Amino acid sequence: MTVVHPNLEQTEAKMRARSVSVYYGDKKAIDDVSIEIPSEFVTAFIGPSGCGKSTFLRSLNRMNDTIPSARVEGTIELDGEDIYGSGMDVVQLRARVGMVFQKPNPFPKSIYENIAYGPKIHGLADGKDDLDEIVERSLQRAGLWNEVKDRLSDSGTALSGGQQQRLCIARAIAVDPEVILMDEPCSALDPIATAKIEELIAELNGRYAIIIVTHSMQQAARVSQRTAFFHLGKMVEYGRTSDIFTNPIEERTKDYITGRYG
Ligand SMILES: Nc1ncnc2c1ncn2[C@@H]1O[C@H](COP(=O)(O)OP(=O)(O)OP(=O)(O)O)[C@@H](O)[C@H]1O
Repeated sequence: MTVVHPNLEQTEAKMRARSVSVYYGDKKAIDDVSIEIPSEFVTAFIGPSGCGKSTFLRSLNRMNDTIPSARVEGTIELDGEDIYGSGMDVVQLRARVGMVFQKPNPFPKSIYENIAYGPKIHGLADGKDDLDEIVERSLQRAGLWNEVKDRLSDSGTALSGGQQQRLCIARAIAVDPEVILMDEPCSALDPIATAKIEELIAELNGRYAIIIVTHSMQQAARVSQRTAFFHLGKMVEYGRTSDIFTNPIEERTKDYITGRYG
């Protein structure tokens, strides 16, 4: 059972997981996790290595479908709709619930094409001018426009690591997502690039529901308003970030945030 902090105010849930377990073959990596993800906050998933944070994150946009041995039990809803239901179009789902990975992974295409690709395949642009506007707006929102506006035809892979990660965030934004999942988005970045991504998360907060997996408790404390602590496949404790870090209820959470393991 997850301990949910009693003073957590009710907010509108963008996503809702109920009794979710995830298996790789016979191995249970996530055990009976239930959580409501609010629409207007950043939620951080923290916990020691191997506790299942990434596995659970990937179940929220069916990224685990790409792993043959992976199996999800329980229900996960987006705006009340079962994302594992037969009516769910997975391509649409992954546009609505975008993802940013640990290692920036721009397409080996131009900066422009990296952003334009999604809106094109999803039919979101009404002609070239509209597409140009989406590209500019997405890069602006991702805080990258000024750095790349004169080199849109350069390859996305020629950018610095931090710029590539902002490009990947711009790419996720371009298809107008409702939720953005970030799996340790700063782990391959230096402190300055990390600070820029954290500033960007603060700017995007409120516009999208954001979930970030992070190994850094400082980062979770800086960027999130809600924190869930995972341990050995279970979600141990969930609450306001300030409460999780200053008034943890469970011993395992206390041990983790005081650095006793992890
Ligand atoms: N593709 C896979 N096939 C089999 N087992 C996997 C796979 N991916 C993850 N696991 C196992 O599932 C468990 C949870 O892994 P997961 O990567 O979700 O944890 P995590 O908390 O995100 O770890 P980290 O912080 O180190 O990234 C681990 O025991 C891991 O070995």
